[in-house]
Amino acid sequence: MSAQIIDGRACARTLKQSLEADVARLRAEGLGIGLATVVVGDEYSSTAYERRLRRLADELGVPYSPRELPADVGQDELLACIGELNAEPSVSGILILRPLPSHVDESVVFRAIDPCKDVEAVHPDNAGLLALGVPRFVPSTAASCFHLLDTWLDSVGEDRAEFYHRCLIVVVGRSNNVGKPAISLGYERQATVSSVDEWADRTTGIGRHTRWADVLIVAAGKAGLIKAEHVGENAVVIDVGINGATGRDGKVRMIGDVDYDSVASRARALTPVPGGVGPVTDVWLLRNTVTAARLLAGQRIEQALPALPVARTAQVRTLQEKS
Ligand SMILES: NC(=O)C1=CN([C@@H]2O[C@H](COP(=O)(O)OP(=O)(O)OC[C@H]3O[C@@H](n4cnc5c(N)ncnc54)[C@H](OP(=O)(O)O)[C@@H]3O)[C@@H](O)[C@H]2O)C=CC1
Ligand SMILES: Nc1nc(=O)c2c([nH]1)NC[C@@H]1CN(c3ccc(C(=O)N[C@@H](CCC(=O)O)C(=O)O)cc3)C=[N+]21
Repeated sequence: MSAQIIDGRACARTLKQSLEADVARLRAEGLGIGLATVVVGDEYSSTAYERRLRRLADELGVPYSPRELPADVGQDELLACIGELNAEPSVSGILILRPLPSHVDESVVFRAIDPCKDVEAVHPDNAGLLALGVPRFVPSTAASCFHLLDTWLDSVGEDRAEFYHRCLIVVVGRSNNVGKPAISLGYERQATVSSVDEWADRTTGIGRHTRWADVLIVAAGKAGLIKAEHVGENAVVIDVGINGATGRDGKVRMIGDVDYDSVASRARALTPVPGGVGPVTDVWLLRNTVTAARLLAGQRIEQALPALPVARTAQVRTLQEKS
C-alpha cells in the first residue's frame, strides 16, 4: 500500500484566505495588530520558522518586530526583552523560539510573557486553560496537526466524531509546546491517547506503542526516528519534526522525524516534510495573533477566537449499536 499524502500547503492556502479576512476585519474595526519574535542563537529549526513568520507577516501587512539575541545572552537580558515587548502597545503577540540555550530556565522565561500576548500558550495560565479544555489560545503546532487530520478526514468522507471516538492517538514527544498540547487536543476529540517519550525508546523501544496507533503524531526532533516497522498499516502519520540534514553535496535540507519512503509504503496517510505541518503552523500563529489583538482590545475569548471549521453533525453510534 502507498500512503495518501496529506498536503499541508493546500490546507495552509485555504486557512490563509480566512486569516486575510480576519486581519481585514480587525483593521476595519480600528484595532491594531503586531507580532514579535525572539530568537536566541541560530538553531536550524528556529531560524527556518522565524523566516517564514517574517514573510507571512509581511504578506499580510502585519507589523513584525524580530529580536535576535546571542546564544550566550543572560537570562535577565532575555527577561528584560520580554518586559519591553509586554509593554509595547504595537505588539499583540509574542513568540519565543525554542530551543532556548540550556543556561536559560524556560519556565521562568515563559512565565514572564503577558498571558494575553502569549500566542503559543506557554505561560502557565494559558497552558492550564488548554489542559482544562477551555483554551485562550490553541498552540499553533498541535492545532495544525489536528486541522490537517480534520481536513483529511473530510476529504476521505470519514465522519470526524466517529473516527476520533474509536481512535488511538499515539504522540511521540511530550514537550510543553508541541507534544503536551497535542495530547490535550486528542482528549478534546474524545480519542484514546497515549504518550511516548525518549525513555520508552531507550528501554522497551517505541514500536510496541506506536504500532497500535490509528493516528501517530511524531514530535521528537530526531531525524528518521519512525520507520515502517513502527507503524501499523492503517495508520495516519503526522510528522511534526523539522531537522536539518547535510547531504553529500554539503547542502542542508529539511527532513522530518519520519523516514518518509519506508513509512509511505506502509501507512494509510502521511504528512510530508517539507509541505506538511510546517506551512499550517505559521498561519495558525498569525490567527492566534489576531485573537491576541482582540483580547487586548478588551473582547472576551468567545468573541476573539477565530471560527474553527465546524465538525459535521454526526450520529455517533456506540459499540453496542454497531454490533
Ligand atoms: N512543523 C512544525 O510546525 C514544528 C516543528 N517542530 C519540530 O518538532 C520537533 C519537536 O519539537 P519540540 O517538541 O519543541 O522538541 P523538544 O526537544 O522540546 O521535545 C522533544 C520530545 O521528544 C522526545 N524524544 C526525543 N527523542 C525521542 C525518542 N528517540 N523517542 C521518543 N521520544 C523522544 C523527548 O523526550 P523526553 O521528554 O524524554 O526528553 C521530548 O519529550 C523538532 O524537530 C522541532 O523543530 C516544532 C514546532 C513546530
Ligand atoms: N516556540 C516555538 N514554536 C515553534 O513552533 C517552533 C519553535 N519554537 N522552534 C522551531 C520550530 C520549527 N518550526 C517550524 C515550523 C514551520 C516550518 C515550515 O513551515 N517549514 C516549511 C519549509 C519550507 C521550506 O523551507 O522548504 C515546510 O515544512 O514546508 C519550519 C519550522 C516551528 N518551531
